[in-house]
Amino acid sequence: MLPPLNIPANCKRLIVGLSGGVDSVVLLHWAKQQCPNFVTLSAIHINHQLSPNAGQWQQQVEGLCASLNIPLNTVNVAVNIAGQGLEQAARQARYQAFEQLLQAGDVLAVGHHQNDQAETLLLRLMRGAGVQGLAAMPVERPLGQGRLWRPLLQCPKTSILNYAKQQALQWVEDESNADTRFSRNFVRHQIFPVITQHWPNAVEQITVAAEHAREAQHLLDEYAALDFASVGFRQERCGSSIDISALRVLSWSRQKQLVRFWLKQEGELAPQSGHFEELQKLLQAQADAQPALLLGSYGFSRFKQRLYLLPVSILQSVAAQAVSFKEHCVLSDGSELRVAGFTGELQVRYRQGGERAHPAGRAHSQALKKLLQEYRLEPWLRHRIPLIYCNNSLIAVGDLWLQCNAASLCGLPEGAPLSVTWHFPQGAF
Ligand SMILES: Nc1ncnc2c1ncn2[C@@H]1O[C@H](COP(=O)(O)OP(=O)(O)OP(=O)(O)O)[C@@H](O)[C@H]1O
Repeated sequence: MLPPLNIPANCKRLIVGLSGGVDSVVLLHWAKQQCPNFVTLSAIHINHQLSPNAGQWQQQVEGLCASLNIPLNTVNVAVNIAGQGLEQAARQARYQAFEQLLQAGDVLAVGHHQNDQAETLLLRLMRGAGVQGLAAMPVERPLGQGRLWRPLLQCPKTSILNYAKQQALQWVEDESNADTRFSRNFVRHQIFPVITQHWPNAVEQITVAAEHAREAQHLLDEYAALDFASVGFRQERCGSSIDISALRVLSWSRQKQLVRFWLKQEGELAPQSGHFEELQKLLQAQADAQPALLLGSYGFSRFKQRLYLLPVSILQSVAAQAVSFKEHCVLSDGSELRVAGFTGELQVRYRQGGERAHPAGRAHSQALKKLLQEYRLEPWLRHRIPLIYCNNSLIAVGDLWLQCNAASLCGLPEGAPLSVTWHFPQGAF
C-alpha cells in the first residue's frame, strides 16, 4: 500500500520528477490516481546525456506520460564534473534545471523513499555530520520559487515494488545503480543486506532516528532564534553584523549554534567544525586588527566590537579602475552610486594614499585616512569607497560627506541641492 498523497497547501501545479526509475514511475502513476482536479499534474525528465542509454530512457518516459495522458517536459543538461564526482555533478545540474523551472505555487514531487532516507543518514554519519545532517532529507523544503516534496519518504521500497508489480508498470534500470564504487550503491548493496540480516527493521529504525534528529534540530533552531534576537543584529551597507560582547555572554555551544543560524538566514552553509576554532580566536582577540576569516563564499571580520558576516569578494582587495559616469553607475564590486542634483560628467577614483579632504561645514581639510576612521567606515570599505571628482576636484567621498563648496565646484549655484547615495544591492550575499 502507498500512503495517500496529501498535496501541500497552495499547490497549483504538481510536477513529478521522472527519472524513469521505478520510484518515480510509481510516484507518477500514483499521483495520476490521487491528484485533485484543481491541481495540474505534469512531469519533468532531466536528460543528463551521460549514459549511452539516455536517449532510450527518454523515449520510455515519453511513452509512459503519453499513455497516462500527462504532459511531459524534457530538459537536456550539460553536466560539469570539474572538481566533483559524477553523481554530485549530475545532481547539481538536475537541481539547477528544477530551480529554473519552478514558479510560485509549483510543487516538484520526487520519488525518495524510506530506504533512500536510511542510506542518506548512514552516508552522512560517515562524513561526521552533526544534528542537522543526521536529520537527513526533509519531506518538504523550498526550491527556487516553488517547493520540493517527497511524498514517499516514509514508504518502504518493497511497497513501491509491490505497487509497480500490481499495476504492471515498466521502468528503466540505471546501469550505474549497480556500480558499488559509488558510495550510495555500496551502502545499498553491501551494507544494508548485512545490517538487515541482523536487524530486520533497520531501515525503519534508522529513519526514526533521523526524525529524532530533525526534531532536535528544530528545537536548536528555536533556541538559536531567541539568542539571535539578543545580539543586536544589524543589516550593514554590505553584509550584516552582530555585537561581540552580547554574543560572548552565551556559552560556546550556543555561540556556534547562533552562527549556524545566522548563516542559514543568509542562505549560506555552516562552517566545518575546524573553522569554529578559528572563529573563536577571532572573537577572543583583544583588538579589531585581526585578519578576516575567509570560508568559501563568505567571511567573518570584526570592527568596533562587532562581528561582520560579509561576501568573500568584499574582504579580498581588488584594484579598481577609475570610471567616468553621469548621475548613476554600478562599480566593479557591484555597489551602486547615484548622484542627485547634477547631470554633468563625474569621475570615480579610489584611494591611493595621502589624499586630503574637506567635508562641508568644517573649518579645515584633513587627511582622508583620518576622516574615514572618524566616520567609522569599516576597514574593508576604505579602499572601495568611491571618491567622486568633478573637473579634477573632489566633490564627495561616497555618501559619507560632500566636500566644502561641492555645488560650486560642479558649476552649480551655491547651496544647490546635491546628494550622493552609495549602496550594495540586497542579495549581494
Ligand atoms: N533525471 C531525472 N529527471 C527527473 N527527475 C529525476 C531525475 N533523476 C532523479 N529524479 C527524481 O529524484 C528522485 C530521486 O533520485 P535518485 O537519483 O535517488 O533516484 P533514481 O535512481 O535516479 O530514480 P528512481 O528513484 O526514480 O529510481 C527520483 O525518484 C526522481 O523523482
